[in-house]
Amino acid sequence: MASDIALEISDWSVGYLDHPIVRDFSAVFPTGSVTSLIGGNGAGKSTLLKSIFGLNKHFSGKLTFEGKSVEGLSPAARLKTGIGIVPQGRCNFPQMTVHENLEMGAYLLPRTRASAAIESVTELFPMLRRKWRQLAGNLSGGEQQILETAMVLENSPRLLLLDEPSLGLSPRMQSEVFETVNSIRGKGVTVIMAEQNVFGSLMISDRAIVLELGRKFADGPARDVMHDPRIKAAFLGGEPVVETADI
Ligand SMILES: Nc1ncnc2c1ncn2[C@@H]1O[C@H](COP(=O)(O)OP(=O)(O)OP(=O)(O)O)[C@@H](O)[C@H]1O
Repeated sequence: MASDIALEISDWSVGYLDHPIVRDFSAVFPTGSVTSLIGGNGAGKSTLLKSIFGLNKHFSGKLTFEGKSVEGLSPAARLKTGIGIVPQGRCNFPQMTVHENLEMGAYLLPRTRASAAIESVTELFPMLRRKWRQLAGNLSGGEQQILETAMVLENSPRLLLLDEPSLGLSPRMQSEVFETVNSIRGKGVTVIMAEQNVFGSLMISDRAIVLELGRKFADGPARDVMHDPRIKAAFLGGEPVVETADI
């Protein structure tokens, strides 16, 4: 039976080497919710997302996914358990074709499910089919971001962590990414995303959490945070265009 709570983070302190970056962070994420993580450069957004997937150093605190403690699991085990992350930046296998990358993304799946998973993400992102035999390293930054997202979605994560999914994309492709996130949430997937397009991200989020210097500064319904004068002044100087996608 699906749990009402996808993720619970309690008294979480994480960072690198001997240095916690995010400190004493606690939050509960209901199943199917979309949360925007907002904060200035270096606020700790990526560090927090990576820590949920086990990619950096855990100092203290508890992480519970669908009622089970996961802070001791490896990233691969977290992926198998239903957590997926699309990190910031370009693709991992630039010398392989789009098709080969998609096969890599489905590596942990049984053979029978792998081809269905590849089929399903190419339906979601038709661009991948068009660039099927192209080397991933020759795709544009935005296309590589879409490829990376597709590779994670192949594993049908129930919790999806997105680090700057629209970074480097044209306004039209940004809209496509946000529309995709919206449709993913419609399938009951819980999403937590850090985004530089704060307006676009808040528009499709239920909730926003603002980080400042590694600590939670504000947490509330996206609509309220969007109208908070402090947040507006700091992050919403200009409102990016959100248009209907058609690529
Ligand atoms: N691998 C690392 N080793 C040591 N320190 C790191 C590492 N990665 C990030 N940091 C530090 O952690 C702090 C938070 O960085 P983080 O990338 O989490 O911020 P952010 O909010 O995602 O910023 P941005 O919006 O600029 O990506 C920064 O001071 C950064 O220098």
